[in-house]
Amino acid sequence: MKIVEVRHPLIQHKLGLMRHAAISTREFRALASEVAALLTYEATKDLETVAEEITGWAGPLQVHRIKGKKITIVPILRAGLGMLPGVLDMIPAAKVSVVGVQRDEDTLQPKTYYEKLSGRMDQRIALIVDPMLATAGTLVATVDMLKAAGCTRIKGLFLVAAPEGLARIEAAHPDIEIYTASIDERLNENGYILPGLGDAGDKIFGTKQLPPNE
Ligand SMILES: O=P(O)(O)OC[C@H]1O[C@H](OP(=O)(O)OP(=O)(O)O)[C@H](O)[C@@H]1O
Ligand SMILES: O=c1cc[nH]c(=O)[nH]1
Ligand SMILES: [Mg+2]
Repeated sequence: MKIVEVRHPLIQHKLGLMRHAAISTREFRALASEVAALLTYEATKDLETVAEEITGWAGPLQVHRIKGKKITIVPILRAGLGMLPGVLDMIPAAKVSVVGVQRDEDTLQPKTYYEKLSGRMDQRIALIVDPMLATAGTLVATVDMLKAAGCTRIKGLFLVAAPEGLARIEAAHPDIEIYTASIDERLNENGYILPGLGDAGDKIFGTKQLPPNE
């Protein structure tokens, strides 16, 4: 299975900023999008191009454009929405297939509650975006859904991935590709990634539950 930990200095720097406990919603959201753009750059490195003749300012010349399969971005609700702007900055013409999968906080089992895919999924490259790949229950459910719709070329972009989740997705769907800014150490007893980022959805949307009177 192709697993790429993208250790570019810009990505490492931005991810380091995201790990600060006291980061604001505004900063976290901006950085999630910026890292997503850089991961997109890496994940699309192998797209095929085709030559075409155009008329340039100084006469005819050959340029290259992306060939064949069109891209659909697949943000997993809700935290995946935090990466969507950065991916769209890189691929403004992409279609977007929104998927809702929620991890049960007690059982850690994924529950699918929404699915609105682009047309002709069999002809598209799917770029799944979600900040966290933890147990991989959410990712396995999403890939199952995309394959059921006919999609055969699937890549996943994550800010942070846990070794346990990578092993699980490799066992279930070895044909997909994973791009992540970091492969972290492990999961804790609650299924959170260590050192990780904490609850990425809460940080992107500012929904952290505070104790009374705080
Ligand atoms: O690999 P897993 O163990 O399945 O966990 C990862 C999932 O958990 C988080 O979402 P969550 O379900 O908390 O929803 P949210 O986006 O609304 O925060 C995260 O964004 C992933 O989707
Ligand atoms: O560490 C984790 C695991 C799942 N979801 C998160 O937001 N963070
Ligand atoms: Mg969450």
